[in-house]
Amino acid sequence: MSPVPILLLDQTDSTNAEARRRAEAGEVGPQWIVARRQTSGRGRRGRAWESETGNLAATLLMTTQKPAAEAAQVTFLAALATADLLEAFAAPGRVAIKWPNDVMIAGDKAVGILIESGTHSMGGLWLAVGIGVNLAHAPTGTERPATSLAAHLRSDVAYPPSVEAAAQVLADAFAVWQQRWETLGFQPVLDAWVARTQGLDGPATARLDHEAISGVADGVAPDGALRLKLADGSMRLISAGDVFFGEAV
Ligand SMILES: O=C(O)CCCC[C@@H]1SC[C@@H]2NC(=O)N[C@@H]21
Repeated sequence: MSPVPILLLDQTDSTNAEARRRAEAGEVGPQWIVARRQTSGRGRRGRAWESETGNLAATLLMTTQKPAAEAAQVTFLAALATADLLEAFAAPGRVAIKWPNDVMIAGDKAVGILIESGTHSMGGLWLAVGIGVNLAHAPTGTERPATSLAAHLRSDVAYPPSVEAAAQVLADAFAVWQQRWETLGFQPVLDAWVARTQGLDGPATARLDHEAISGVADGVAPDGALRLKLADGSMRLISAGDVFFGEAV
């Protein structure tokens, strides 16, 4: 596979919005869109995503012929690739994934992933795989504690990587996971993701659109949905929403 080009913008509203505009104008990618600054970065569930200068805001625009449910598996590739990026610079043992696609350092959120998609005019789906990494700064005043890579560097690393360097490491890592996914299918990707994910076997609360349900996490289904065992013994499969592990909220 030839390397996916990386477009570095000084500023945009949101790299995901930029990817969407390009897809709707007929671009098929693959293309990484990276911005040094986002003026309207967006997060999941309609939240804003703050990306200070020095942090990475990147979106991979790609198209696929896979059905939507399968295409959504890119979220696992994104989490794994971002964990690889952080592990290349962070003190050992601190990086972990939190279902479904947050990447944490020492238990605090350091990465946000937002996948957007639509029908492409040329057929298939376009996907905007948006990844924000707190390389240099962590936002304050967030609902849950956030951290940055800069606060957890390996002892032999003085500074977090530049936006350019981090984007390249991320793009390379994503390409490796994507290649495995395309050639071997989802199971090896899911296995690797489970091995690096915390909280899949303890108390958890899922906050969905209209309800919050608490139970005990019991691993994931073959499609990556979280299995949540409720007090009455029934099992709920959670495929989207905020999940808080280790506590009832
Ligand atoms: O809420 C989350 O955790 C997801 C945050 C995703 C932020 C990234 S930054 C790059 C891309 N562009 C955006 O506007 N959002 C995503």
